[in-house]
Amino acid sequence: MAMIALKCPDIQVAVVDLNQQRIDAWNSECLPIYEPGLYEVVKACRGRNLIFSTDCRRHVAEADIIFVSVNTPTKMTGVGAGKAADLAYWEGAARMIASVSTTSKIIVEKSTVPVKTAEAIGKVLRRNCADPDVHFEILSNPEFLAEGTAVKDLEAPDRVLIGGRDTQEGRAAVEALSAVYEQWVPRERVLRANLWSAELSKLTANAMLAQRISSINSISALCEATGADVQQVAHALGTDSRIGSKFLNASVGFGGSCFQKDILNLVYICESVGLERVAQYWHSVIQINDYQKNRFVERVISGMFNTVSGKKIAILGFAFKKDTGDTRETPAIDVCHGLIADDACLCIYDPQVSKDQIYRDLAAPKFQWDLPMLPNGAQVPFTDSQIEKSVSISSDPYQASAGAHALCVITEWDEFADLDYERIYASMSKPAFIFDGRNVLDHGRLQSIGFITYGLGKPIDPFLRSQQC
Ligand SMILES: NC(=O)c1ccc[n+]([C@@H]2O[C@H](COP(=O)([O-])OP(=O)(O)OC[C@H]3O[C@@H](n4cnc5c(N)ncnc54)[C@H](O)[C@@H]3O)[C@@H](O)[C@H]2O)c1
Ligand SMILES: O=c1ccn([C@@H]2O[C@H](COP(=O)(O)OP(=O)(O)O[C@H]3O[C@H](CO)[C@@H](O)[C@H](O)[C@H]3O)[C@@H](O)[C@H]2O)c(=O)[nH]1
Repeated sequence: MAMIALKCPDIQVAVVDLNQQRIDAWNSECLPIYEPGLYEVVKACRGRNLIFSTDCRRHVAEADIIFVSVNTPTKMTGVGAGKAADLAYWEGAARMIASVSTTSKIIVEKSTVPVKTAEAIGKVLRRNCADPDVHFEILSNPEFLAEGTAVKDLEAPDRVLIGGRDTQEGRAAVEALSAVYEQWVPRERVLRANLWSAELSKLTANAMLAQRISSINSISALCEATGADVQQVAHALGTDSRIGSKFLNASVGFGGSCFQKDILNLVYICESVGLERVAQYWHSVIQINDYQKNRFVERVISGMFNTVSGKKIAILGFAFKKDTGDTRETPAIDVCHGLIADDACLCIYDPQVSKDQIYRDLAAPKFQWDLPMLPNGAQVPFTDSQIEKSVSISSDPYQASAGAHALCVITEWDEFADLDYERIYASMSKPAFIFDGRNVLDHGRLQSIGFITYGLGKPIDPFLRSQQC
């Protein structure tokens, strides 16, 4: 919405949320999320044609176009728990919109929603609006930005997708929304589709991106078993223009608020329409992701003589990717749980994640359907006191590493490649291990310093090979 305000000075944008704390932060110097370049965009428009408010009813009543961007998390209880999208926030928003509307409006699905949501929302809107002359035209306009690169992605999107009904009102609404984007996005990049195709494209785009990561991660295990190098394999694959080079970085696992949630949603939809085999296919993308996180933990434990009990391990990075402070579904949570279950003492450093957030994430209850298989069969969640006993947080990577037996790189923050590893090595217990869950460090240089190194999908260090159980 800030980008729309920046690019379309003639449009008045009101961002409304029920959460007072978040709105206060959007109105302050300290935005509620860390996103490179976003503060500059907000600052350029705030108070001009961009406002942040909790007065939802007033601004919704006044609006011509409403982008509904509320959360659509995985349902936690009841029918479809653990897979289906929870549309309670969406329904709540739709009921409120209907109750305050006295003029016709275009309702834009910006949240990621199951296919056919527009139909359900249309019914809620129509049945709850007292004025029969008010018309709601629903469009699907899924968001494809990635966190950490949001401003760049919004400024020059690969495409903007707009789904609408093939009726006179539907086509007019699509054109009205397209006109907003065309103020900065070339017209040929604004794709038009029917509502169901647009809704399904979003879920499928995320599923296919995640599938690429699980594919390369599965191959990383095979590389370790055969002496191949996953980065060389990914490079060879990526130079085939049909495959392309993006999203082929082997990692400790994908995280973030979208991939797992959206694939589970896709799986649920497939099951609901009786496509069990298709559901199983997509579910395997998540299963490989869990396997990869688990495999990483097993490598750490087996490499360190089959136990990390009482050993200090520095965790470098907690966010789900670099350039964000977001920790939703970060692989760091499962890796830390796996190491805590083996009685390790963790010291965590992340440049953007607060101490409170890390403790909250590690102590948060997990749902049965979201429990990774811990190598030692340990049960999560852990109690607050277990977490506090096993985990400390540091604001300095050198302090986090001092006295540690091992470093685990979980997030690919640029600064980790530039640390003074001679200094770190000198401060660590020996043998000093580095487990690089992102393959961002120069392993040859680290080995020449004296480290025992492990990179996902890289040829196994002879020292570690001899430790395998
Ligand atoms: N985070 C991303 O990068 C991203 C990218 C593409 C799509 N999406 C999709 O966008 C949606 C939102 O994601 P998010 O990460 O911003 O979620 P979020 O949980 O961070 O934010 C959702 C906000 O909606 C507010 N809200 C809920 N119900 C409301 C109501 N009735 N009226 C007003 N405000 C209400 C909540 O208070 C919250 O602040 C999801 O469907 C997600 O899948 C997210
Ligand atoms: O080669 C890769 C690329 C990514 N990742 C991991 O995959 C996760 C997701 O990364 P990314 O997709 O860059 O970030 P998100 O913000 O989760 O963005 C995804 O989810 C959004 C929400 O739906 C969509 O809008 C975006 O298009 C989609 O990329 C992160 O843990 C990354 O570290 C890898 O492990 N290897």
